[in-house]
Amino acid sequence: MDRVSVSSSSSSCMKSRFLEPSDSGISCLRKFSSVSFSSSSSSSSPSSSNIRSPTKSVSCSSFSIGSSTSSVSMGSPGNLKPKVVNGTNGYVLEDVPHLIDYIPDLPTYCNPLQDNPAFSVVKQYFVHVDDTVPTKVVVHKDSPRGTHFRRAGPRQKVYFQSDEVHACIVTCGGLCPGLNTVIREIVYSLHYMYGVTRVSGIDGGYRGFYAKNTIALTPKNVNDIHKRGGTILGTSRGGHDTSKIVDSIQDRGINQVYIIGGDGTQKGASVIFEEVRKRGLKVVVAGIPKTIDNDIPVIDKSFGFDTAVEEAQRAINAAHVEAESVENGIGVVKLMGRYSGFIAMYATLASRDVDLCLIPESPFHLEGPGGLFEYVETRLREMGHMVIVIAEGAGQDLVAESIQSAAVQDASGNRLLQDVGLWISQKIKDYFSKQRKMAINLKYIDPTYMIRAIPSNASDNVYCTLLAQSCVHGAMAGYTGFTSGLVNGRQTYIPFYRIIERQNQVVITDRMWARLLASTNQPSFLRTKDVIEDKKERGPPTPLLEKQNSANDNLVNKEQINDK
Ligand SMILES: Nc1ncnc2c1ncn2[C@@H]1O[C@H](COP(=O)(O)OP(=O)(O)OP(=O)(O)O)[C@@H](O)[C@H]1O
Ligand SMILES: O=P(O)(O)OC[C@H]1O[C@](O)(CO)[C@@H](O)[C@@H]1O
Ligand SMILES: [Mg+2]
Repeated sequence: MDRVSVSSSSSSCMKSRFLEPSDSGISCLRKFSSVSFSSSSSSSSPSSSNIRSPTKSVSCSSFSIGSSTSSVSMGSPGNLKPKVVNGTNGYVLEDVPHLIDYIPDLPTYCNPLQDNPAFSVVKQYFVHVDDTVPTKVVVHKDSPRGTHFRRAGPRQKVYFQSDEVHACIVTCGGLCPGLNTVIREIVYSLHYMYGVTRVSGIDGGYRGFYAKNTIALTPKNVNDIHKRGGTILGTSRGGHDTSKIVDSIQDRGINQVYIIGGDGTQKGASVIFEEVRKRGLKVVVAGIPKTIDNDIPVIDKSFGFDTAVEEAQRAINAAHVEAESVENGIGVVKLMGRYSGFIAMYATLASRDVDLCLIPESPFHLEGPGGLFEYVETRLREMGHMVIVIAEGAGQDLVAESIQSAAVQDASGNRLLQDVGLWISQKIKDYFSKQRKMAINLKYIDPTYMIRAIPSNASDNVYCTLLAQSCVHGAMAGYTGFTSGLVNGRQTYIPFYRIIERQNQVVITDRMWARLLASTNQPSFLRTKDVIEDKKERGPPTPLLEKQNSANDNLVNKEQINDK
């Protein structure tokens, strides 16, 4: 082990059958050839009221890692760098921060779950400290092992006593099915697993921290909120004022902050974490990724996405019924997807009634050979009807060319879009009436808000529950600056910087989009020139492993997500 000092003392925490081989937090580190670890030589000694010393004697002894001149990657405030652990055969752990990275010698306590009848019977319920989850699952025999994230779940030792915790929950950004389920499950997990009774809801997104009163959340008052769409806490865009938010956290004595929201929200969470850390507060900042657009990278998918895709089927079905009931019927359905077309792509693949799916990532053209008009006409002649699904962010450049209007942003700085559904409907009508003198019957359905304002379906409910529980386990274990997320089917803790570094988008030269094209039989609209340029950018297709070997893990992750 490389310059990491560890002090530990024996723990009487666990009954022997729950003891894990190396749950002292030590042995795992010894295995790694180089360890970038957090320094605790912080100059900001924790002086705030959020930092408490143990108030009662505990049966398990505390252990601490750090206090060293390690090859530090995350250390004193202002020196925030990724915490990366390199192992053998190209193994990389992109670890998440921990409170002890900047507050040394924090006491630990036995996890109360060990006495919980539901869990004490489960063998190996506690997660082994060495457990990590690979981002690469398609490998060759000589592939490097690649990037891993810390496996989520309960730890033997926690860094908070039950009566010490004051948690808060905030929801930000647009609505998404499952928000209430996540809120409910955070409250339930804190209460029933960890005996935490003080949970406050922040009213109306980030600005609620400093502009509104909080709402006390109890198992009783959140009991059936999962049956409702929306968020009982309210949400908003804009209004992120880091220092006011952290002042409010400090003033209220909050020490666990659960932040549910999309890419913008996670960026906000990341700066809150940095500020908390700079101030040396014993405050965990944990994110749960929420986005109907599925535009958050690294994770398998975001909660509520399945529900939205399912709900979109109803609109597509209606469009299909309308279209096939008349001569030359065309049904146009606009779905959400500002920058990423995942909802449109999956709704199309699920439905099988869609003949043309248009997404922001795939440019298209209307006129001429290989254009949209030509395809629509062919389809009408062959089938007598057709269904078009269009993501709201698709073709915005074309709309902007024909409708001169200034680019407008919402309060969070997101581009406000023109109604591409209306625009394309009008374009198709004009083409057939003016240029082709052909009668068509077009119906435009806009269910955009309907697919996100509903309660989550069964599978999203399960997913929301696991995300919330994982997040609570991580916070109680002292991890911070992380987002809970599913990676290759496993719950993980992902450092904020990986979640916010880019947006997840459909890669139109990867398998999933090709599958869609094969299913709809629509033109790809890709001109040879675009393919050549894309190939130049991405390099030759064969050396998949070389790409994976390369330092450019972003590209690899992006490909794996799109290439399942
Ligand atoms: N770069 C940033 N730094 C700090 N706060 C941010 C940043 N970007 C966005 N936020 C804040 O995060 C909140 C939500 O952002 P946004 O409206 O973009 O939604 P989102 O979380 O991306 O969700 P979605 O796009 O799925 O609706 C807003 O209150 C906004 O002020
Ligand atoms: O109208 P609002 O609430 O700002 O949200 C619209 C946007 O939010 C999203 O649903 C993302 O949450 C986008 O698909 C959409 O463009
Ligand atoms: Mg967003």
